[in-house]
Amino acid sequence: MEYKIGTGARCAVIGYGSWATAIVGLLAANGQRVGWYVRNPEVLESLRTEGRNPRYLSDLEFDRDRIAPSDDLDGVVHDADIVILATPSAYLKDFLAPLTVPLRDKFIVSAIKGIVPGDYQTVVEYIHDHYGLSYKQIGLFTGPSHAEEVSRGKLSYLTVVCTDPGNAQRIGEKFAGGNIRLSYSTDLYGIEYGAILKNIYALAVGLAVGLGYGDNFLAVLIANSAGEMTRFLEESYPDKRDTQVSAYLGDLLVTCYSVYSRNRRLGLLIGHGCTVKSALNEMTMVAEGYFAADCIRHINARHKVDMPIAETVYRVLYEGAPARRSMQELTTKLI
Ligand SMILES: NC(=O)C1=CN([C@@H]2O[C@H](COP(=O)(O)OP(=O)(O)OC[C@H]3O[C@@H](n4cnc5c(N)ncnc54)[C@H](OP(=O)(O)O)[C@@H]3O)[C@@H](O)[C@H]2O)C=CC1
Ligand SMILES: O=C(CO)COP(=O)(O)O
Repeated sequence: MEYKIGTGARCAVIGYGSWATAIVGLLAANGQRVGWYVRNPEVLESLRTEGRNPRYLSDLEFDRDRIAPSDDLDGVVHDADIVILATPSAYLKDFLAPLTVPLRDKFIVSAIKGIVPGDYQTVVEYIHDHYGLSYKQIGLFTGPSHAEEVSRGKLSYLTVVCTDPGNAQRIGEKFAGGNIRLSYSTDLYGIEYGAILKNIYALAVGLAVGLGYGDNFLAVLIANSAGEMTRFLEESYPDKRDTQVSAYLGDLLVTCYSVYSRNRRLGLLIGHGCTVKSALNEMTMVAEGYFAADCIRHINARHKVDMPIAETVYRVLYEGAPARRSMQELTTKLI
């Protein structure tokens, strides 16, 4: 089914973590009134009375006339044309469980960088299969984009991905302005999987830093990660794509070196000697790479791509392989 987003399309955001909050900030700054599904009563109350999310990016103050926070998922979705999903992938099904309003006349944008656990599907694949939506009415909002920087107005280049470039432009217009620059792509498969894989590689980098490896080795690890990502995309879904651009390589780089990266931090804690369980307990935000390491291994059983870095992360996280020895073994497989 063809789907054309209209000029006056209304947006709604599902989720109230840091990325959802930053996204609402961008949309609201562009003068739009944004529907916002917030199921946490404390967050909802604070948004309504003070215009702030007390749990995530609490410095960001919203113009209350431009946000419509609500715990009525059906109402929020009903009133929107573009529904932006911004929950961690692990909780997406849980967030969408109360939905009874059909999605067939909506355009869904995933801002999520993860796989739906249990289903072993990306968010795009999951929405397509479970809600019967055409790939023509599903898009991505992605790129190197730590919420902390986006919300503080730091220059950021983001990418909108849709099979129809006209729809991508319409979505992009909602975010453009200020310090946001936009790129466009039609590579739904490659950009979504690339964003999932980079979380696993950032975890590997965190591990290496925690174990005491230096910048020379980190450069090798990241270069090999970029190669592994490209290999996975080319072998699992060949297409004409340039994985050197920001939505693939840029996102890998920022997640590997940024102090804001949750995936890098999880790896760092384990590299410093925490058990996986205690490192996960220590995290105050979600590291998607933890779930992705298991899901990608499952998916790659089909494709059989050589992925030594993702495999190392999997063994450390899920099989109790010692981090130091695993990283040492990995060093013999890199070029
Ligand atoms: N943060 C960023 O810079 C960016 C994030 N993304 C992607 O956006 C998605 C959302 O991430 P982000 O906003 O950062 O996540 P956060 O860690 O900031 O927020 C987590 C959200 O998930 C909820 N949550 C946490 N644990 C549970 C649980 N056990 N059950 C149900 N809900 C839970 C939290 O609710 P509560 O507070 O009530 O626990 C909160 O709403 C991810 O896919 C991420 O990769 C993409 C680009 C940038
Ligand atoms: O996707 C991100 C930056 O582009 C966020 O990465 P982390 O989840 O590791 O913080």
